[in-house]
This record gives sequence, C-alpha cells and structure tokens, in this order.
Amino acid sequence: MVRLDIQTVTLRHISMPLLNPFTTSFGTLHEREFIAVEVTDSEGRSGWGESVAFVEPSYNEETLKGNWHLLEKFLIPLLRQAKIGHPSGLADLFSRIRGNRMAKAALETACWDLYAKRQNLPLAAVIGGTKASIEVGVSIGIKSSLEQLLDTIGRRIDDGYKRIKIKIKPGWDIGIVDGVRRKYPDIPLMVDANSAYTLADTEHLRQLDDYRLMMIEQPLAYDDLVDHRELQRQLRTPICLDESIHSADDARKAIELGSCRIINIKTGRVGGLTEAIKLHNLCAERQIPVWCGGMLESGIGRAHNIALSALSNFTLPGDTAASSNYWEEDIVDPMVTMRDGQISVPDGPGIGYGINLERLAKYTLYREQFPV
Ligand SMILES: O=C(O)CCC(=O)c1ccccc1C(=O)O
Ligand SMILES: [Mg+2]
Repeated sequence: MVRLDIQTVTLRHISMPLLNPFTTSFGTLHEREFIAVEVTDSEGRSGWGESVAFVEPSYNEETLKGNWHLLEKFLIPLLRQAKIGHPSGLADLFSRIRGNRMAKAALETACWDLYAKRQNLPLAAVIGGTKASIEVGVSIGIKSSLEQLLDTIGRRIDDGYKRIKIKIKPGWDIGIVDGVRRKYPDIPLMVDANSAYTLADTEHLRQLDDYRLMMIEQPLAYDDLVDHRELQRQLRTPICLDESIHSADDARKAIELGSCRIINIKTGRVGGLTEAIKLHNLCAERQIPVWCGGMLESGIGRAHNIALSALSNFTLPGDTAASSNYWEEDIVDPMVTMRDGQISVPDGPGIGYGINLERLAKYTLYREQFPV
C-alpha cells in the first residue's frame, strides 16, 4: 500500500506581476504574492501546493504572513508528530487548529500531489474525477470605463471562454450590466459583488433580475447566511455563495435555509481537498450545481483547480482561466492553456504540470525549509 512519506516542507514567499491589475469591490492587485508549499519524500519526489491567502485580509481574515506563521508554528509540527498514511487524514489532524483554512489547504494539497505522484497516478483520478476536460469561464475585474470592460469582454469571448463573470460594486452595477447586455445580449453572464451590499439594497439589486444573469455571487456580508436567505426570496436570479461557505456543513445550512441555489467551491476557502470533495458530494446529493472558483492562482493552484473540477458535479464553467489571462510567464511547464473554453485534465502523475525551478527562483522573495 502506498503511504504518505514526508521528509521536508519548503515554504517560498513568491511575488508574480499580474499582466493586468485586478480590481474587485475590496481593492486592486498589481502583483500576486503567495506562499508556494513543496513537500518531499525520501525518494526525492516533490508535491506542490499554494496558499491563496492575500497580503491583506480583504477577501477573508487570512493573510500571507499569518499563513506562514500557522504553517511554521502549528501545521508543520503537527505533520511531524503524527505520521499520517493517507492525505485524507490531514483534515482530521489539522482540525484542532481553528479556522486558518487557506494555510491548512496549502499544506494538505501539496501532500495530495505527492501522494498521487507516489502512485504514478493523476491527482484527478486519485480523487475520483471522471472528466477528460473541464469547461471554463473567466472573471473580469472592475475597469475604469464601460468601454474598457466591453473591450475586455469581447477579447475573452473571442478567446473562447464559456461564460463571463464581471465584478460589481455600488456605482458599478446596474448601468454596467445594462451596457454589457446591450452589446452582448446572449452571452452566459454572471456578476460577483464580493460582499459589497446589504439587505437595504434589495430593491436596487432586484433590477438585476431583468438581465438573464446565470447568478449573482456573494452580494451580502462575507460571514452571512441569514440575510442571503431573505435576499434570495426577493430575487429570481440564483444567488451563488463564495465567501460565506467554509465547509460542507456551512453548505448544508445554506441549502436548508435557502440562502443560495449555487455554490462556488474554492479548496483554500474550505481548508483542503478532502473538504472540497465532501462539499462537492453534498451538493450533488442536494442537486445544487457547483463550480470551481479562483484566487488568481499561479500554475500550482490552477493545476489543483483543474484536478478538482474533473469531479462530476462541477457542472458549471469555473473561474480557472488559462495562465495567459494572468501572467506573461507562469511557473509551471507547460503553461495552462485553454481551447474552445476547455482545459484538458492532464494525464501525468499528481497535478500533471512540472514546476519550472528557474522561473520559480526568479519570483521567490524568501524561502525556508523545515524537516519533518
Ligand atoms: O480568475 C480568478 O482566479 C478568479 C478571480 C476572482 O473572481 C477573485 C479574485 C480574487 C479574490 C476573489 C475572487 C472571487 O471569486 O471572489
Ligand atoms: Mg467570488
């Protein structure tokens, strides 16, 4: 039987310049800083994971530096104490640490990659994925004018993306959606508010019902389920929850309350692949469609998103766009490419993309290795 065998964990603080600044209701990013996690076994294989926490606690409460602290002082020591044989045991091992799900997921996903590589199997196959390719859309940030947004949308449609998501916030919402629909009456379109509204905006948000949107993502507070329930009762457009769902149990509560009709799954937000799969299975049982969200990942996190999206209830196109949507050059070889709105699920071992160590070194600000 193949067991996990971890000898070292290396953390790298990476900074990669984004091709285009990305603006949401909570701010603008010019470069993506993140932690790359590498775990090695005694045969010299490496597994890779990525912490999707941002430098600032603006999407959720986690931060890059906070994740580093959690990994160094708590999660790596737990790994050292308990020799876990299978990566599905890590969620339980880490459960004595409250929250900090992105830190847990960074280490847990690296271990999953290594585990799949030790069996010489693709990660997608190891977790039960059945798709040979996944359908993807693209998330487009807030721009300085409607013209710029329409121009970007046009280019992404020409690229072949299966659906367009635009970010909204108060002052950049109804008029913008109206402008997009006038130019592109039939594209699969959705909006993401990243918690920019409150229940007091219900009448305002009801205007979105006129635009045949696939869904409105996370309109209300990042920690809310109750107000979303009330809003969903007043809207015809399905609500999709992102920030509010931290676990399969949160999803069960949201579904039972009627707080959403669709769920965005991000492995980092829910604490790892084991929980992401559990959430996926629960939603399949409850007939709630899911799709894989994005956090402007490098090729490492992107490859993990592709493997996860190979599961059968990922029935809606996700935010896992091609590397070229974000980077001049990615740190994986080959870069992640998309054709006709599809990304092939790689058939090599683990995440199925190699790490370009030279490019990785170029973007590494600081690294530290820990024995296990
Ligand atoms: O292209 C991507 O990776 C998704 C972009 C995106 O929408 C996003 C980017 C940063 C933080 C939060 C979100 C989000 O899905 O809410
Ligand atoms: Mg979102």
